[in-house]
Amino acid sequence: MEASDRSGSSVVFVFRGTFVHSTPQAALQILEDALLGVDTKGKIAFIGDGKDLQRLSQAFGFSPSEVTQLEQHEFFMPGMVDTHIHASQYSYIGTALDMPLLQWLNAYTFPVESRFQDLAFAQKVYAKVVKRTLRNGTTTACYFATIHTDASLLLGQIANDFGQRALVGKVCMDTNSSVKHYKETSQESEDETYRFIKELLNKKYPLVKPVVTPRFALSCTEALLSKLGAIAKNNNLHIQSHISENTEEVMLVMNQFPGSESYTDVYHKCNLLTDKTVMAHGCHLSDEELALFRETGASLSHCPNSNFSLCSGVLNVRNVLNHKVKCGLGTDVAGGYSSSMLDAVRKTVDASKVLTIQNPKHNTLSFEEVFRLATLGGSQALSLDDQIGNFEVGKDFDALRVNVAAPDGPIDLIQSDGPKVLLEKFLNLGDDRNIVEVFVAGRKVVPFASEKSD
Ligand SMILES: Nc1nc2[nH]cnc2c(=O)[nH]1
Ligand SMILES: [Zn+2]
Repeated sequence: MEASDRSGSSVVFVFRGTFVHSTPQAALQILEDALLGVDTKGKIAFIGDGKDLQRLSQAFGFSPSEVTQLEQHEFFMPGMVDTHIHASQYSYIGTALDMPLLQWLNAYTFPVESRFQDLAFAQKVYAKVVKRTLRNGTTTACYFATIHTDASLLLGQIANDFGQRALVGKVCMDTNSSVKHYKETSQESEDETYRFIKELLNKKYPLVKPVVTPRFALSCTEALLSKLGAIAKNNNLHIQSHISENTEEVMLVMNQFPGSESYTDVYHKCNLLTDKTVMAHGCHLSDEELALFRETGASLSHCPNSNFSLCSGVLNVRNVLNHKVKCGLGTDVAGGYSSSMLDAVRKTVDASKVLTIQNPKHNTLSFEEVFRLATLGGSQALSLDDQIGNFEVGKDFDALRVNVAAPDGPIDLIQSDGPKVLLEKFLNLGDDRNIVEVFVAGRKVVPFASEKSD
């Protein structure tokens, strides 16, 4: 355990108990009877051994009586990172899963998203999705909004108000033949992207940042994709989109962009693959395309609920990891019917087991590896791993206080299980009743401070 002396920054609270997290070297590291202190900036000031209480209390200027002791079946884990979620689609979550992707977009998604020019509707949906995901333990969310700039700004404001860390994208699309009124001209898309970025950055929200968001290659002309690549580059911004989700989409992309060697090449040519890019799905990427992801530093968001629900495909995450491509997990609401990252964890294991059923030589992902994907992996996928993802000194304290034996919770028959078993039970059986507190940048955001308007 490390305990670097950062005297000067005073410690505002200290917890003692079990901490579980991942490192690049270890999918699961368990720190029992650990002491973790958080400073005035919400950063982890120290993490050390409970036995060193006296020394740490002197070095960091806190009184041992102020330490909060976790209960027997409690532990802290890093907050979960949802690397791909459509906030606007929360309005119809849990429905409309009877079609493949492109038909689903035309029949359900575009008509609903077009309603977000109505700010009252946007306010209602966005407050619900931010609150629900926070309660479910999503401390960081990478959101798609819609093409509407003001509603997208509103999503940023709501995330800031509730204290969620978020990347927010105003969706760009200058091509849409099915729902004619739900698209922009290329000029509008460029101008409104500039306005969105400028106005969101001007708010100076500490945890909410803009992300350049071409919907996907089929919704954008090459000229728009190139413009967006340039905007991201000139302003050092994150980029998000979709790639290679289902085979019909891949075929149409190759028809629409005949000058490109692959779907990945379409984005690469437009400077959209950077080390701040996250692409959702990638179920049908070739090894050559994965090599291009690795070269550019772009990452993948694995969204297994959506991939099953829309019958899109099964991403081979093991192959992605073998190619050393950064990978996180996403709910992809509402293609995915659950807003919970715990569901994304379970479906990731299921998807890996499907591959093992098809090929017994497939090296199934372990629950520890999937735990890492949901936390540290997500932070890496969003290039935020210098700030969040695990309990390293100097990172922000984004954390879930989990009580596996929460009264009226979903988990029975817990006896003297060790922390590894408690984590496994929580990941497989737990829900928001087990997440008793959520911290983002050292601030307790769940339970909610007050019932804000929703
Ligand atoms: N799952 C999913 N895939 C997409 N590809 C383009 N748009 C979307 C979307 O909204 N959801
Ligand atoms: Zn999506």
